[in-house]
Amino acid sequence: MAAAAFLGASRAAPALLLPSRGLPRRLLVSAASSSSSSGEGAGGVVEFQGKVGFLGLGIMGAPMASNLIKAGCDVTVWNRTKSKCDPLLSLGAKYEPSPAGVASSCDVTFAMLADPQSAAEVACGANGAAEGLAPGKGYVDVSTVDGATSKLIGEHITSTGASFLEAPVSGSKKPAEDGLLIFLTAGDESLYKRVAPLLDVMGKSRFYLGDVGNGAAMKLVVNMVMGSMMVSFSEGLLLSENVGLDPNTLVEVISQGAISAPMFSLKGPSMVKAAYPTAFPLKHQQKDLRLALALAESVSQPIPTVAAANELYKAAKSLGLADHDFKAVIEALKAKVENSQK
Ligand SMILES: NC(=O)C1=CN([C@@H]2O[C@H](COP(=O)(O)OP(=O)(O)OC[C@H]3O[C@@H](n4cnc5c(N)ncnc54)[C@H](OP(=O)(O)O)[C@@H]3O)[C@@H](O)[C@H]2O)C=CC1
Ligand SMILES: O=CC(=O)O
Repeated sequence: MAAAAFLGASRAAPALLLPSRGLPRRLLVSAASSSSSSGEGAGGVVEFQGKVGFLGLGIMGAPMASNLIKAGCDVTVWNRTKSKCDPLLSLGAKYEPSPAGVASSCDVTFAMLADPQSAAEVACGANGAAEGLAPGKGYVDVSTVDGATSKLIGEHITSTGASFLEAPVSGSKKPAEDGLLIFLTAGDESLYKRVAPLLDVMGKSRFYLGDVGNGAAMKLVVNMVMGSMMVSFSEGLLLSENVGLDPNTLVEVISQGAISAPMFSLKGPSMVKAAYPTAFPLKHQQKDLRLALALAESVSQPIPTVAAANELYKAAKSLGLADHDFKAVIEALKAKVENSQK
């Protein structure tokens, strides 16, 4: 495109313009909510003008980039392991052999990398995105990293004259596939407004949280709650079984009460069967707990439940479960139970 497809319609009928959640969407998005922190969208139609780059095509990056292509965007991709670009190229994406190449050929570049180290390397390292950036361009880092790393990346990016937005996401593989992510953004507000149509293709809501670091902090707080919930749930499943109850019944009981959560209903049945196909890799959940512990330390707040949960994820990693879904943390608990019974 230079511009993504615009399914024109008048401002008089905004309801018709809202994206259909869970269905492939063309790029037609409301702009009026772009400076709001509510995450709700409504208002007039805007069109994204420009080429979009995407760096990092793992579990999350691939479906996010794919949704942009399906929405009509002109997308250029790069991934460290080149073969992961192939499905995107089949959908119509272009390829550049380095992050710098992507950034220089695109107006806005998204990055979805594993951790702080890879996010910094891809943005600021040799042949990194910063080498291809210039005034007028934008860089949006959607990886989950700590605030200090995000600030470092942001400073490097803005020193080129380009603008920077951090925008980690809440939501896993399926929400990424369905375009139902929640964006937790912070940084350059005009870049936020500019990329809002793209965020609305990939997500169901977006929050603008102010200065760089706030999006990262919000994401880490959310994920530390999630990681601890998963450990508590694992303990419950195992205890129910050990006292002679059917853990499937526990999943059903929980689903009907005040502590019902989609995560328990979605992941419980496979945990009972000890099946852990990966949506959110356990190594990334442990990384998030590690970063959340450092965040809490920075304001001298104890988070003892998270600290205990982190130890269990570390134990799971040492059992070889790093690349399994994070629900495999229950295996570390089983190992502890076995050891205590010896
Ligand atoms: N999966 C999930 O449910 C969610 C994940 N997240 C967060 O999103 C980010 C990505 O997650 P996800 O897609 O699951 O992770 P994956 O492990 O599937 O993908 C990681 C990506 O980072 C790349 N990468 C890793 N190390 C380097 C490096 N040194 N240099 C260049 N590229 C590198 C990988 O490249 P290669 O293919 O070559 O290995 C791959 O593209 C993480 O920060 C995670 O915490 C956020 C919300 C949900
Ligand atoms: O970061 C993981 C998620 O499910 O959100």
